[in-house]
Amino acid sequence: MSGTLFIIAAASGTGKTSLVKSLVASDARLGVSISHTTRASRPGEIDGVNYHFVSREAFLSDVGAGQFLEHAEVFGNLYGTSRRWVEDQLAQDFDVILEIDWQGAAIVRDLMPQAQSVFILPPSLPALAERLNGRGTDSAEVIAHRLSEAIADIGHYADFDYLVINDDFATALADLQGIVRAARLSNRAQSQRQASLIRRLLSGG
Ligand SMILES: Nc1ncnc2c1ncn2[C@@H]1O[C@H](COP(=O)(O)OP(=O)(O)OP(=O)(O)O)[C@@H](O)[C@H]1O
Ligand SMILES: Nc1nc2c(ncn2[C@@H]2O[C@H](COP(=O)(O)O)[C@@H](O)[C@H]2O)c(=O)[nH]1
Repeated sequence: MSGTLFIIAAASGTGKTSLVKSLVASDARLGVSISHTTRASRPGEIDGVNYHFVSREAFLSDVGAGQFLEHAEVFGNLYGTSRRWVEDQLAQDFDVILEIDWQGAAIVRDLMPQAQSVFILPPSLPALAERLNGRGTDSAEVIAHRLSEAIADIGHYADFDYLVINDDFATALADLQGIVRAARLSNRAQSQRQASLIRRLLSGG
């Protein structure tokens, strides 16, 4: 048996963390991987909840030990997904979301082609800037850096299975819930779980 793996990516500030939080809160079978990062924590972020905040040395040592399913440098910081956590969750039949950038998405897609990937688009670039500024967590310099990468990030949209526009939050959340539901229905393991029902129906019972 195996759960379904979802990859969710977007330009910084699009709203993916907010959407994923609501998605996971609405679905007991869905968990989000907590990445390791060398980025400094933002006010309100908690180690082990938002991220595992680690030093660059510790991160690189974990890379050497093969602990990451994927890792990448994004906006000057290192980010990585714990291989063991993801494999354990999937093996226990839980569905897993990876909220990662397009580089990590490409690596995971190669390793696990059955993963379902979603790219989230902002309604406009001014709205993206407004969201990053409105979040109030990053310096003007960090925001400018992230916005300067936004068009290049968005340019990777075609590598993903689904596109969701995060204009109205509730609509975007409903779209994601629909994608999760559809992926579950087409999951091979799900079909195997239903094998006894299929056998019964085909035998006329
Ligand atoms: N549909 C929406 N309409 C307006 N504001 C939104 C919407 N979705 C999210 N936001 C707001 O935009 C800001 C950025 O959202 P969030 O932190 O979830 O983005 P992100 O894509 O995870 O960014 P990053 O990659 O930088 O972490 C937050 O203040 C959030 O409340
Ligand atoms: N390749 C990976 N990218 C990751 C991972 N965790 C987060 N991210 C991406 O980094 C940027 C910046 O995130 P922020 O929290 O500093 O705003 C964003 O695109 C995330 O999706 C990871 O494990 N691997």
